[in-house]
Amino acid sequence: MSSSGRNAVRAARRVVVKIGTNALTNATGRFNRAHFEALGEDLLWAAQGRELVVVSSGAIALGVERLGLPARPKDIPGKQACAAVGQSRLMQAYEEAFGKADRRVAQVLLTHGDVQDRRRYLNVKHALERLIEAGVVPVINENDTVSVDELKFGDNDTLAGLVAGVVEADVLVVLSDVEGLFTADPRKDPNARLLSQVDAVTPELLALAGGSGSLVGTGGMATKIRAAARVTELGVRCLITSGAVPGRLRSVLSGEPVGTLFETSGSRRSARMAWIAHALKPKGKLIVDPGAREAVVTSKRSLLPSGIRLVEGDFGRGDPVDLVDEQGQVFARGLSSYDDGELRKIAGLKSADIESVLGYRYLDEAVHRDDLAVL
Ligand SMILES: Nc1ncnc2c1ncn2[C@@H]1O[C@H](COP(=O)(O)OP(=O)(O)O)[C@@H](O)[C@H]1O
Ligand SMILES: N[C@@H](CCC(=O)OP(=O)(O)O)C(=O)O
Repeated sequence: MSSSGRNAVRAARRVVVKIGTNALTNATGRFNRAHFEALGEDLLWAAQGRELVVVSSGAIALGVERLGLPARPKDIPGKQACAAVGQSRLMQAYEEAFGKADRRVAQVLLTHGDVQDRRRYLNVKHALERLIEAGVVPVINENDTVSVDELKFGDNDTLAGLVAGVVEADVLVVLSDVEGLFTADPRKDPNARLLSQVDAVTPELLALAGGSGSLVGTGGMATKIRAAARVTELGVRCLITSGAVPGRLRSVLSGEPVGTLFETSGSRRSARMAWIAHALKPKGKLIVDPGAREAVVTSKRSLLPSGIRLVEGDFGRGDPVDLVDEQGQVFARGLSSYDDGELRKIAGLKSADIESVLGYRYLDEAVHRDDLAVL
């Protein structure tokens, strides 16, 4: 195992720590105060000499407890109500933990809509940068009370991955209730083995990951691995480890070989390409022929209307669309140069024919290379 990655983690200046519901609650889903105190000490330690951003789950679980409900509600308004009640308790806990060393925290609640539009994405970035500059620890969560369905990130692993990209962190630490990524779900398989380092996220690796083994967690290991895959592409190392063991965060940030380290990948995406690939939710699909797939994936070319077989969805110019091959596999995401109605008319045609069919022409490309991220 290479130690360079661990050394880089030890040297990290800007760190995003994601704290899952499982790391904050006990087996019955109640807030574990004694445990949180230990975690708070670890976070304070981590914030010394580093720029720290926290992405914290727990609002719904704390709301369930505060409202005295027997279980986590399954309906959306029930979850929204719990999140509203629990979020203020959650912040109170962080205020107290960081207040011990007179450190300031700031509540930042995001919805997916806040990063869908490039201008709003940059607004989020600028606000976070200013907070960090001022020595404040942003404590970020999804705005569960107002975000439903298509507005949702859905789980905080995805949100934390996005935040790590937005603030250009050196490391993303994901604190859960397991020591890291195992060869199988350790709750179910006693022979499961911890993987200390992952150099590339392959489909086989994703297959190791099950959903959440608990009643309170949301994404399980799969969303954590996907988040790791996304951030490592951006040059951000990712570590998954247990938040249930006091001192784990310190060990990780001291470069000790605990948890699972996801190493950065060789090729890096630009911030804009990462935004296209990961921050956007597609509004439509362009099903393309094998030649067009080859041109986009292998030759790194634009998608021309001639390669489009079928257009699905309702989207405008500049909206995100998925590029899908004839087997149904999504292989790229980009911003469409035309709306769906226009693309339906020019699909399969040569660029030279666009003007005679539409009566005008914006670009020769349906999705320009500069607006296209291969996944
Ligand atoms: N291959 C695996 N390695 C480790 N944990 C796994 C794996 N597959 C599934 N899991 C489950 O993922 C859970 C952690 O995810 P989750 O419950 O969403 O927690 P969190 O609240 O920290 O996000 C673990 O408790 C474990 O049961
Ligand atoms: N935003 C939600 C948590 C969503 C989530 O992903 O939870 P988890 O899998 O515990 O990190 C909350 O605060 O309850």
